[in-house]
Amino acid sequence: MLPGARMGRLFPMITIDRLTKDYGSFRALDEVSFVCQPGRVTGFLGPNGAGKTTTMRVLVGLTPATSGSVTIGGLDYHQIPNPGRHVGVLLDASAQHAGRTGREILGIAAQTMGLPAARVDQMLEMVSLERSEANRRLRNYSLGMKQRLGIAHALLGDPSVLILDEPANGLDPAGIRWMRDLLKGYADRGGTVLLSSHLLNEVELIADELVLIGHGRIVAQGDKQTLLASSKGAATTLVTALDNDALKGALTAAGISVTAAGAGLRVEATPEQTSRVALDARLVLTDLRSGAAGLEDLFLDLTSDSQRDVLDQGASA
Ligand SMILES: Nc1ncnc2c1ncn2[C@@H]1O[C@H](COP(=O)(O)OP(=O)(O)OP(=O)(O)O)[C@@H](O)[C@H]1O
Repeated sequence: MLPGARMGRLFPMITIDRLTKDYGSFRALDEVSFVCQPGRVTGFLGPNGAGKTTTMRVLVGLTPATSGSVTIGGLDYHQIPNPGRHVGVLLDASAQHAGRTGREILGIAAQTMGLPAARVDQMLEMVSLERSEANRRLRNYSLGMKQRLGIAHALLGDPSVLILDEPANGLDPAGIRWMRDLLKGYADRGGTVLLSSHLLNEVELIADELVLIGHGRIVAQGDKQTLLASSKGAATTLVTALDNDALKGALTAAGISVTAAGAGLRVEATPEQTSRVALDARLVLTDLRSGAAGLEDLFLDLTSDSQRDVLDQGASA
């Protein structure tokens, strides 16, 4: 069943339009615009202090915007009736009452949302919190357990939109894989997911869409495949041949730049172009792969100016 289908009212789309947030004279967000579509996981990436949490806090009405608009299904968060039934939020997994047990925290939320108590057990099972763990007080939870509880809390009301700030934080590798499968399944059923993370490789695996923010400004956004394909290094190839010198000669003769790289060569051409030159020269390749920059390179590339700004500010402070 579609996430949120029982409520069936809110169209699960997040729209952020020229969002600006000033803290005094400091501009934390500068005309930030992007949308999150149903059926897609949107990864929100940026270095520390870039503005991810601030954007999410404005989105769920915890921080007022200075200007611009932020809507979910065309509504301000505060206009959404019984919002937990439409929008699942995990901003700070430690923000719950430390003296309550996990089960109590979910139980109170279920009551507030008008949900049957059985939903609590369902959610605890879904996030693999065992009975003894659910009956422990939050102050005795590990960070990973808090994140699992936070995800259970976000999903409790069967919402059609999920807004998660660093949900993988504190999860072990198995936990990260579990979360990835969970969110992918949720989006595949038509849900909308906005998640922020510093774990670039994780986001590369899970997200369909990417929004990169640096120093309060969006520096790139779009479909993950398109962004990666257009990133620096997309048309380079790492290749190794039985006879690297001969391959280097053939590539150079074809007007393609080549440099030594490890046991092989880095070639300024696509893998297809490279292998065609090798084929024409009747050379045997032992390794051929795209030298396309991963998301990490793209991220560092796109945010280097904003990171330098931050460092410069720190140095002159
Ligand atoms: N209440 C506040 N008062 C003043 N400045 C703030 C406040 N909240 C956030 N900021 C500043 O706004 C900027 C954006 O912070 P934000 O927490 O949104 O970044 P972030 O991308 O979530 O970073 P991180 O990944 O480190 O949490 C930072 O420079 C931060 O210091």
